[in-house]
Amino acid sequence: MALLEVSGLGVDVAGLTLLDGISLRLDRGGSLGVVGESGCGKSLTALSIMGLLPPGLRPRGSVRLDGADLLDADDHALCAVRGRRVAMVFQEPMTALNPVKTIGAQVAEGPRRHLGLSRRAAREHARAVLHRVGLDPSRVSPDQYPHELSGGQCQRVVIAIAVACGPALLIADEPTTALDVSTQARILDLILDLVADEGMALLMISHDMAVIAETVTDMAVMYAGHVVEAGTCRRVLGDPRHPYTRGLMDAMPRGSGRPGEPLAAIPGTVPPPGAWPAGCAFRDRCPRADAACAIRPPLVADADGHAVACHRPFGAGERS
Ligand SMILES: Nc1ncnc2c1ncn2[C@@H]1O[C@H](COP(=O)(O)OP(=O)(O)OP(=O)(O)O)[C@@H](O)[C@H]1O
Repeated sequence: MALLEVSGLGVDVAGLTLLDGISLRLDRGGSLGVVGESGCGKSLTALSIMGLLPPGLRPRGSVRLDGADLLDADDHALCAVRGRRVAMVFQEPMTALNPVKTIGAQVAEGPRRHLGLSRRAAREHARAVLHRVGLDPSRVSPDQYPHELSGGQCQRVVIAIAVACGPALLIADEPTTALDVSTQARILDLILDLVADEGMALLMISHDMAVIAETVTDMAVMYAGHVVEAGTCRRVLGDPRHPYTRGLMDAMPRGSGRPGEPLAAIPGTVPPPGAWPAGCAFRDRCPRADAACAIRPPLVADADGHAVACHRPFGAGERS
């Protein structure tokens, strides 16, 4: 049985569809990336899995963790899973942390609640976890407040809170977007280290293909609330079939580019929910679109599990 099995996940609000037909699978100790431009629905996918959708947003389909459907679960059952079996690292460390509680107290909360530790044992555990995420107690005290720490240190605290109870699944939603470039690589290394050491599964969400390529083995490309291509990173990045995936890859900065040379940006922007064109939602921006694209293409997988939703996909090895 998969650790996480998302099937036909959709999210609606006031008659508007924000996500539709999202299916993802992640095995114990495995890693999966979700990539796409801003507004494609990556965060809503993560929030649906965590049971943390904002009020008014209604999920449908199923999200199974260890076989149990989280979309059916009541608040009590969800609270028992969140933090204990699945935990999330958010984009903005400063807003994810409570400004009026010490960092030690914030890391100790989960172990008190989920592991039944005494106040003192939870404090000791928090100290050890903070050390583990690179906050040496001789330099950063558990008694400090978030505003006394740098952005990178705050993100380490957020990671400490997430891993404090040894979850089976760690969801990282753009964990480095708010950080400066030199800190970004160190935070990604820390996440990969923890995931390997603790045997956690990793769901990495990013708009950045390079982050996905460096951190996970499998990936799903999202566009306008749908998965448009999925498979192993080796297949998807080595032989991208969907014109959107190609566009994202062509837009990646390359070391070999000449200074001043413009990147090949995808023309236009992701249409907001309610303004998706009928048929393939990417067709207004797609260089290969034709009349067939007025009908929504299904996501079809080959024998290797490389799945593409496109009527005019690139052939194997075909150049853009
Ligand atoms: N509470 C809400 N009510 C209505 N629409 C929403 C709500 N939350 C998100 N959306 C819309 O759903 C779409 C997907 O949002 P989501 O935050 O999942 O995108 P994303 O791919 O994670 O982008 P980003 O990287 O910018 O966070 C967006 O168009 C967004 O405006």
